[in-house]
Amino acid sequence: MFADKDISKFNNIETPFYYYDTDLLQETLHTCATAAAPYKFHIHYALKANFNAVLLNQIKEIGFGADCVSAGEVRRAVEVGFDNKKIVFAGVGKSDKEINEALDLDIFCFNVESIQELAVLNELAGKKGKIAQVAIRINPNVDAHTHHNITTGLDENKFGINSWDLPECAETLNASPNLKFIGIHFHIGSQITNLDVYKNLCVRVNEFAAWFEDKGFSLKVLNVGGGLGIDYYHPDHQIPDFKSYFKIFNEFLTVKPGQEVHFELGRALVGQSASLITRVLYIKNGKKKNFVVLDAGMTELMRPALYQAYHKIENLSKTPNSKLQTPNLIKYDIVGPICESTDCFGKEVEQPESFRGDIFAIRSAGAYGEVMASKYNLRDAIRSVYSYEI
Ligand SMILES: Cc1ncc(COP(=O)(O)O)c(C=O)c1O
Ligand SMILES: N[C@@H](CCCC[NH3+])C(=O)O
Repeated sequence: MFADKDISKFNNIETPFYYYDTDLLQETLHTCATAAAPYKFHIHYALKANFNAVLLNQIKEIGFGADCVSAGEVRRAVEVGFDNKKIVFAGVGKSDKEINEALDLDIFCFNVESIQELAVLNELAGKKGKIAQVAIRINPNVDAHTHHNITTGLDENKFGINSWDLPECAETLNASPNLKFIGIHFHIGSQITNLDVYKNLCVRVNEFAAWFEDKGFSLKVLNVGGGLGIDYYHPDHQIPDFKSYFKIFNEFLTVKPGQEVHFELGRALVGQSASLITRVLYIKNGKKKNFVVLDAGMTELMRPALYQAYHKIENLSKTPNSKLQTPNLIKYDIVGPICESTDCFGKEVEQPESFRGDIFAIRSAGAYGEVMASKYNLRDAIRSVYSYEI
């Protein structure tokens, strides 16, 4: 990301900001599309990972659809120009207002997460004289082997319809004239790095598909969600292994003629394409600890504070790229300016001796970074800079 860049240009830009490498994003999207093509898999980009319009434009151009989790995201996808027939809307708590808006925008499919939601959607679609296409999000009770805060497919999670409720769900579908049942949907969690987990998911999807087919339903769509992780420890030149990922679904999923397999990838597509660029405000050398105080904090990148998530931290002013060489390595707690003790990007992180004014990069921040920023402490809105601008 920074290898062939004159990062001294960052010195003249007000920090903090997200720096997006749009070439890397393009390469990642292309690699994903090429890996999915032989199987004719359909890719929907999960906007929740990042709804920055510059990125969305690139993603739309490659032909992917959009996976949305609020009416705001559906609206954003439509505004950016995603084909509304490629927009899906999931979410455990869709409000009536949101459902109505998505009905008006004639999206491809509602991924429905409860039996009550089916009834509400049927009623609201009926009032508009519309037929809403639905997929049932099923909780498959498959362990994603990821951080417990970002696991979504276990019995204790709030997402999806549980297997023991499927008979009632089938009855409700049969009694809902304003719904067209087109498929089943799953999403077991995020930042999944053990691909074997997806084999287990495929086994469950096959079982659920057989169950619905036995009941006389035909399924056009098998939506297996997203969750493919990225390597936060090696952010350079790391495009996720889309080939191996799709190969698993090709091998383990039973796909009938005419059926479509849909994916909802977020992090894997955008995660490595951004860094949070921030400047050292102060160095505090204590008896027990040395602190680097940055001008970015948990308000700009919440993941470390929220999930104890690891992001690689680099002092760009001291990389081989820079004229300055400081071999002296020191362990720092790298903290932000926010009035919270959890406002910390990393503890005891070894860095070259750092000084006020040094530029730091917090890597792999393209997914769940800018979009999770907050105004806490009445912070300024975070800015974005794109590789084609500098
Ligand atoms: C329903 C659904 N689909 C897709 C995604 C995208 O996940 P990821 O960014 O891990 O690929 C999420 C987020 O976890 C989700 O909840
Ligand atoms: N926001 C999470 C991922 C949640 C994915 C959406 N269910 C993260 O930063 O890793």
